[in-house]
Amino acid sequence: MKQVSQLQEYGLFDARVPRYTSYPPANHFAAEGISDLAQDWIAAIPAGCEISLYVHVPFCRRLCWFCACRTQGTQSLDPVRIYVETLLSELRQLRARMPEGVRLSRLHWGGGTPTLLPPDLIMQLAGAIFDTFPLSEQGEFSVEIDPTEIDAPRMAALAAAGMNRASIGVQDFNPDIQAAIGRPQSFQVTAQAVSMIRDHGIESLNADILYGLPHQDNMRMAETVQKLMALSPDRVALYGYAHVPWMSKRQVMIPEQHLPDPRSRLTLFQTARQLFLADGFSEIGIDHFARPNDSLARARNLGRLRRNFQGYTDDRSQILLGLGASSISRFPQGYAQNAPATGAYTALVRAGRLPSTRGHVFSAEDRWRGRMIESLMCHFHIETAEMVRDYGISPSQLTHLYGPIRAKFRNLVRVTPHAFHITQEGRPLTRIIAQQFDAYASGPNSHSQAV
Ligand SMILES: C=Cc1c2[nH]c(c1C)Cc1[nH]c(c(CCC(=O)O)c1C)Cc1[nH]c(c(C)c1CCC(=O)O)Cc1[nH]c(c(C)c1C=C)C2
Ligand SMILES: C[C@H]1O[C@@H](n2cnc3c(N)ncnc32)[C@H](O)[C@@H]1O
Ligand code: MET
Ligand code: SF4
Repeated sequence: MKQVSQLQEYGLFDARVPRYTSYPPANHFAAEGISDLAQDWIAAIPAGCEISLYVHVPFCRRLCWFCACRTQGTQSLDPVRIYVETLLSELRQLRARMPEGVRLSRLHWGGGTPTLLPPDLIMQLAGAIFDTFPLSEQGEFSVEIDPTEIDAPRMAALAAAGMNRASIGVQDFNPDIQAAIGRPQSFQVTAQAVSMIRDHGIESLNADILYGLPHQDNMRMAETVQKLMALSPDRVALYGYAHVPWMSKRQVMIPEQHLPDPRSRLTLFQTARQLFLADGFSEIGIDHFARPNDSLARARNLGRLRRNFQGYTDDRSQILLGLGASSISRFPQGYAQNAPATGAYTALVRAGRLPSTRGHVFSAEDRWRGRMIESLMCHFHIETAEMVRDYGISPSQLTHLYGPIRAKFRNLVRVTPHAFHITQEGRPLTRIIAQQFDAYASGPNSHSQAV
């Protein structure tokens, strides 16, 4: 209880803070000249290098009420076919602007629901991507799979196309909670999807679950975690439900009076966390768990964990290209985000233009602040030697920067000559402590709750 009141004192239960999947966060992107800049950045990609590619599929047959992802409902495949044509066209235009010999270290299909694509579109899209950018030898091709939106032919097509990692959306197994969030999905349907994935020899399976949903209590949380562990995922993402109805209109369907309060959210997270740790999972960053031999756990142990728009990754590419509506690309020079609305995105691609409409050019300060925030989100510390070596920051500048933060957060952080640490007790405050390093954070904002 002492810990809870201390966390309250630091604003854990009322803070709204970014999730820091980028720095600056995407709401600070601006439109100024981004299309020309992105063009230069694409042309400057070194020949023969390895990059990552994210492909966004912004369609779902059902729209779950809790969901804050950029997606639209459709009952017909017509818009999906048109969209895939547009993706292929964007891909050709990218290729024409890029140097030779670029390969993919990672290909990720997300959404929305990529498994909405019928087998012929899966093969066509994957074929075109790999013809353009071959997957490197150790390359990973991962797909977000909705267990209610997959069948044997689509799974076979994904496997034949080269998918070697899968991620399933579970959210929660309790039928009352599923009813309250507009996402019915029986345990049997999820289990069937998992066996299909395993039958195809997919070596790595991730599952997403949420804490902070309406009607959730510790008992139900524990049941969901136990059911999930029975399916033996290699990784689990345990996200805090972000209730942002001003951003995601369908969330007005969520019964707010049944949402757990912030203190309950903390115990829900801790309940799930204890069970994962007891089962032998390693804790990865603020909201992931992985089997100790999983590559994410190994990357964490080697200090090589990174944070990008998909959350945590062990990918070491310097360049992440985002294909499709609303996708964000990261270049060594800055970020570029495609037009968020499918219509606007399609119109730009058809006009032969790069569809980026917003972005951000890194300043020298953005780079070191961004690295500090990433390091805190991944490893809960900032290494002095790295900041001196890679960013030319002097130890006395660091002392100056850390001083007020240490004074404010006392025992929740620790400063030594070698590093700035967030202590174990301070971990629930990681996003809030990271925000101390964010030069763009000021005034009221529209981010989700910190816990
Ligand atoms: C794949 C699903 C999700 C992605 N982001 C979210 C989900 C569920 C949730 C989310 N992302 C943002 C917020 C708002 C506030 C916050 O918690 O910080 C929420 C609830 C931030 C965000 N993500 C994107 C934008 C443009 C913003 C707003 C600016 C910001 O706060 O950083 C873009 C974006 N996020 C996701 C995708 C797929 C995507 C665009 C391609 C993932
Ligand atoms: C891609 C993953 O994003 C998560 N997701 C979708 N909507 C939200 C939200 N409002 N808050 C937190 N996580 C969310 C789901 O767990 C999904 O599986
Ligand atoms: N749409 C899929 C699902 O809900 C993938 C996760 S949500 C983007 O299961
Ligand atoms: S959770 Fe997945 S299936 Fe549900 S609306 Fe969001 S993207 Fe679509």
